[in-house]
Amino acid sequence: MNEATIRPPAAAAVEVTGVDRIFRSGREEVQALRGVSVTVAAGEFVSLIGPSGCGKSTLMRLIADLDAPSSGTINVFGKTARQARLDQDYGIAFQQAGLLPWRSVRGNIELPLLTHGAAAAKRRERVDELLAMVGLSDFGEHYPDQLSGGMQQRVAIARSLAESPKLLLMDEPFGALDEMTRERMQNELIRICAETGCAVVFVTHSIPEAVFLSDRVVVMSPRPGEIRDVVDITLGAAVGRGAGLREEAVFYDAIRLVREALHGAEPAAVRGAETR
Ligand SMILES: Nc1ncnc2c1ncn2[C@@H]1O[C@H](COP(=O)(O)OP(=O)(O)OP(=O)(O)O)[C@@H](O)[C@H]1O
Repeated sequence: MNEATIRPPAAAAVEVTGVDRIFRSGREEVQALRGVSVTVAAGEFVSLIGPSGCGKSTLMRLIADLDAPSSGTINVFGKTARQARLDQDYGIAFQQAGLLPWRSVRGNIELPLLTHGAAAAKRRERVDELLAMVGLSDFGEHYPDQLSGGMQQRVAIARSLAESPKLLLMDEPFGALDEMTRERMQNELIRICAETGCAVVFVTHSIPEAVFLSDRVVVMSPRPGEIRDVVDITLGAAVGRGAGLREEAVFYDAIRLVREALHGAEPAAVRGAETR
């Protein structure tokens, strides 16, 4: 083989290997995660689902370098989690919107663009685009405390998308939204991912939401959180990922697979689902 044709494989967006996280306070110990390994390929959409307290947010915080594992390693695009955070390699939209109260909606959304030195005209144009996308065009000059929880969440989502990142870390980003807005945002997210090829790690409590959005759904066990199953969401060539998917039989089949995995019905191999 010609040397020029040998290329190293593209780094995975996220690579979590053998991660434990034990919280200690005094003599109390809480093992939140045990032996978690999961890889998210570049451009792949992976959801984490599992019972309350199983460690989904803990895992997200570790990937975002907001916390450190007790053991195991985490790489983001082949870098340490810390380096990836310093390089701002991803957008984050977490449960709490985390907006800066002293900046307007516009000022919050443009923050990542500002840190990367985008010119004023370019920032204005991009923020207008993002405001329209999340349905907040009339609220650019408002301040976070003048908005509802759902609206604040949409501002946080717009901010996470500002730089069209190659990776989005989203922890229940749509939890506070009404059903109609939630579906619209899901459709938008699918469109954005298709357009930009970004990978997403997405925490949700909703099985239909996980199935609608994901290439794979990682099912976690109750605490200590372990990976119980990984369900491939294969839709078949005839069915595209888009708003119409919610009406398709394959959508309901996939929901059943994830539900069974969550409740531990039958061995994964029987259902053709992947177990890691
Ligand atoms: N800083 C901390 N100190 C001590 N225990 C913690 C800390 N953070 C999380 N935990 C514990 O770790 C476990 C996992 O919490 P985590 O928030 O990751 O769960 P989750 O799956 O995201 O839950 P939910 O679905 O309810 O949001 C819980 O038992 C929680 O109490």
